[in-house]
Amino acid sequence: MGNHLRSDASNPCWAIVPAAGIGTRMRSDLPKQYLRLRGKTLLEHTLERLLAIPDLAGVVLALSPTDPYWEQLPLAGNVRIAVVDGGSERSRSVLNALNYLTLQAEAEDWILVHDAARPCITPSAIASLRRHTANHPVGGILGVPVGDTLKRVGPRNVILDTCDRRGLWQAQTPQLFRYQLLHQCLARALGQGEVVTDEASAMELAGYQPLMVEGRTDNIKVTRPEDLALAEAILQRQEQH
Ligand SMILES: Nc1ccn([C@@H]2O[C@H](COP(=O)(O)OP(=O)(O)OP(=O)(O)O)[C@@H](O)[C@H]2O)c(=O)n1
Ligand SMILES: C[C@](O)(CO)[C@H](O)COP(=O)(O)O
Repeated sequence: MGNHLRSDASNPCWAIVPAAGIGTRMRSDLPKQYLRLRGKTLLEHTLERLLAIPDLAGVVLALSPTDPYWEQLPLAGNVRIAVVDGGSERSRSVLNALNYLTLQAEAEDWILVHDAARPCITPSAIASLRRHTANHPVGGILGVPVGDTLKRVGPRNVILDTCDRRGLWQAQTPQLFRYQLLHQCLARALGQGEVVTDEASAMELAGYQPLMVEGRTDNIKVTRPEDLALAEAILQRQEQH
């Protein structure tokens, strides 16, 4: 597996899918990426949408080294998907995938990192991110402006103050950056012991200013039990259009 991940296209796009989490907040017996909606696992929904990207060079999937579920899925036989070991944190799973691509990706190839837990991503949103970043010197991410009033909460759930939400956005994935720059910035941030919850923050720590591209609020990250019914409704509506 993995030796099919060659690409002859100029600056193609590789997808990295961090899928090595255990889904603590989901409180499920199964890691949430293997929960089924509309007859497929979240992971399958996500992978199918990424595999449909026209100039996709391949997918690098980061799984728990002890993941017993992946091999049971039909997609496990897909030669465009290479599997690497995930790490202790999402960022380390992504770094492992970037390390794997050292011999496959060119410096200027695009890397699109997308959470397995975001199965509702649409081709049009992916295309919008790619269109807006095509000539951007750094790259960018999908996100949405914060829609709720934000509170800072202290001990005993006492509200300390209200945050000025002007200019605040919720970051999503996909996050799209050039291979060499992302690899360097993420490796440096983790090497310096920084807490990195998304790829853009590693770029920011290095002094770069990624682009924020407005996406959709229905590109949800399935995190808690109540997210499942919402994701199912979104997927159903997408099937009908
Ligand atoms: N060590 C980790 C932790 C998370 N992820 C992946 O990163 C994505 C976003 O992370 P999150 O929603 O936090 O998933 P979990 O870490 O599984 O959830 P929790 O924090 O509730 O345990 C998920 O697709 C998850 O599988 C990963 O690849 N490696
Ligand atoms: C990458 C991400 O989806 C952007 O919002 C988010 O940071 C992942 O968060 P988590 O802490 O791994 O759930």
